Amino acid sequence: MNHNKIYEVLHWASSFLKEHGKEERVAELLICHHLHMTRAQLFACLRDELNERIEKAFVADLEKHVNDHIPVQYLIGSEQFYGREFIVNPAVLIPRPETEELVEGVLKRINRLFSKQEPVDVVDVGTGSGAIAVTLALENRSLRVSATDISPESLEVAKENAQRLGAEVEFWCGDLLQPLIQANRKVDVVVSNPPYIPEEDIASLSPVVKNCEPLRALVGGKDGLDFYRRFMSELPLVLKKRALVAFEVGAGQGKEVARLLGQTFPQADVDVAYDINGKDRIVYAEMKP
Ligand SMILES: C[S@@+](CC[C@H](N)C(=O)[O-])C[C@H]1O[C@@H](n2cnc3c(N)ncnc32)[C@H](O)[C@@H]1O
Repeated sequence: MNHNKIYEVLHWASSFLKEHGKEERVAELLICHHLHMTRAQLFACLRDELNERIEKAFVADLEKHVNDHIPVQYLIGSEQFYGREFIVNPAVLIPRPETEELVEGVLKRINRLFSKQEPVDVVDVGTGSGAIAVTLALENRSLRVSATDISPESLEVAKENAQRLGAEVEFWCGDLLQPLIQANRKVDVVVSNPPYIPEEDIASLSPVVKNCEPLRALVGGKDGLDFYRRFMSELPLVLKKRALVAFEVGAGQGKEVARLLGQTFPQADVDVAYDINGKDRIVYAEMKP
C-alpha cells in the first residue's frame, strides 16, 4: 500500500493551517512531536513514507488546534523557557518569552544587591508550570528557592518540571504569600507574574488563550490590579530589610504598580522596565536597610 510521504503531509498541513488563519510552523512542531524527532532529523527524512497511524494522530491534533483552538504547546505537552523544556498541560499557563526578561532582570539584580557569602531566599508567587522558580534555581545554584500557587494541579506540573530538570525548589500550596506568612518565613526576594488581565479584556483575547488557558492564571479583577494591591499588605510580613520585589505587569500598569510599591515601601528604589515596543513589562523595587 502506498502511504503519503512526510513532505506531502506537511505541505497539506501548512496550507490547512494557513487557510484557517493559524501559524504554519505548527505543522512542523506537531509532526516532530508525533515522530519523536528533532527538526533536523525531520528534514533528513522528508521523502520517507508516513506511517498511517501517525498520520491519523497528527491530523487529529491539527484539527483540535484549528477547530477547538487548543494551543500547540498543550498538544505536544511542552514549551521552551530560558533554553529548557518545561512540561505544560491545561492546568498551567504556557510560559511566555516576556517572562524570560523577568528572570534575567531578577538574576542580575540579585548579583548586584546581595553579597555572595549570604544565602538568598527567593519566592516565586503563582508559579504555574514552575518556569520562573525552576529557572532561577538552575541559573543560580546558591539561591534557596520556594514557590507558591493556589492550584494543586499547577503545583503538580511545577514539581514535575523541577524534578525532571534537577532543580531544588520548595513548593507551597496557598493564597499568595499566606503559606510563608503562616510558617513565619522571611525572604530576600519576591518575584511574581500574577494574573493581571482586566476582566473586561478577557472577551477580546484570542480564543487560543481565553478558551484554553486557566482563567485563574489570567484575570486580575476589574482593572487587572487586584493581585498587586493584595500583595501590598502581605509583602511587609515576609520581606527582610534588604530585599527585592519584581513583578511582571501588563501594558499600562507599570505606573500604578510602581506607585503602590513606593507607597508601601517609601525607602525603596522603584523602577519600571519597558519592552522593545515601549510597553511596561516589569516593576522592580529594591529595599536597602
Ligand atoms: C499569569 S500565571 C503565571 C504562571 C507562571 N509563573 C508563569 O510566569 O508562566 C499566574 C499564576 O498565579 C496562580 N494564582 C492565581 N491566584 C493565585 C493566588 N491567589 N495565590 C497564588 N497563586 C495564584 C495561578 O494558578 C497561575 O499559576
